[in-house]
Amino acid sequence: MSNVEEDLGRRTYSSPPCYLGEFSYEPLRVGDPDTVAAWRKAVRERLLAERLALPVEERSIRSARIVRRLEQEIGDPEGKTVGSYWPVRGEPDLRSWAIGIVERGGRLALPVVIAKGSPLEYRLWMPGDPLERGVWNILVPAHGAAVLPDIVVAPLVGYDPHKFRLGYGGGFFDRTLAAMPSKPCVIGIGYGETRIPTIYPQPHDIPMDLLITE
Ligand SMILES: Nc1nc2c(c(=O)[nH]1)N(C=O)[C@@H](CNc1ccc(C(=O)N[C@@H](CCC(=O)O)C(=O)O)cc1)CN2
Ligand SMILES: Nc1ncnc2c1ncn2[C@@H]1O[C@H](COP(=O)(O)OP(=O)(O)OP(=O)(O)O)[C@@H](O)[C@H]1O
Repeated sequence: MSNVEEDLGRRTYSSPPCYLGEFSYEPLRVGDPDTVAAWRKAVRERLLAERLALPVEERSIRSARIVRRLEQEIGDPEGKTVGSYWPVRGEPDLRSWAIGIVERGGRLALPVVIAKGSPLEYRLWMPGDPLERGVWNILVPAHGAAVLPDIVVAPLVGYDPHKFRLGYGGGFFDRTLAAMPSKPCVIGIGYGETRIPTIYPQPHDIPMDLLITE
């Protein structure tokens, strides 16, 4: 609890010397986008360092658990277009599951950064199709057709109890969802301990429909 929160808490039990305690101070604290951006940058760095400190075997055990939960949630992928991701920086590795979607009659798409400040493009991809290195050396389909996924599986750096997602700070997922003509089902994927009390949601932040951790 911060000093401000403690102060306000105490004032509800004794006669307040002024009515400050009756103001909602939360919007004041989070209203400044620069303050929120600086706070997010620091939290991202901490969460990413903790994630990379997890042993590789531990990450793969957790990825397998996440895959089991995804199977339960998504079920039969036939006829569905699923946007997944090529893992980087210790993200849960869902590649075998994603390839299974194609084998079971669904379509798999991967995100491509077209330009900073622009929405992502989801391109169809099947095993064997050429991949090339995009932003941050992430592998992306070299040629696949651009599609609108029915389900977007989005890796996260952190999340809060209201299903808001903290990513790498490019604003790509929020921009992509905002630009889509119809909103897909968005499933956030991450490790349990990256939960934080709030990301201090801003007007552009779009909550996820479902959150899956190990
Ligand atoms: N595996 C995977 N692929 C993915 C994503 C992802 O989260 N995971 N993305 C999900 O969006 C997109 C890539 N996201 C990116 C987000 C930020 C930056 C970036 O350059 N960040 C700046 C900091 C930005 C800032 O703080 O202003 C940097 O690191 O210097 C690059 C790619 C598409 N592909
Ligand atoms: N729909 C949008 N339109 C314009 N700017 C946006 C939009 N969504 C996000 N942004 C901007 O992008 C920047 C980064 O946003 P944010 O901190 O939410 O990124 P993130 O969700 O962590 O990143 P990513 O989705 O790339 O992993 C912010 O400056 C924000 O204003």
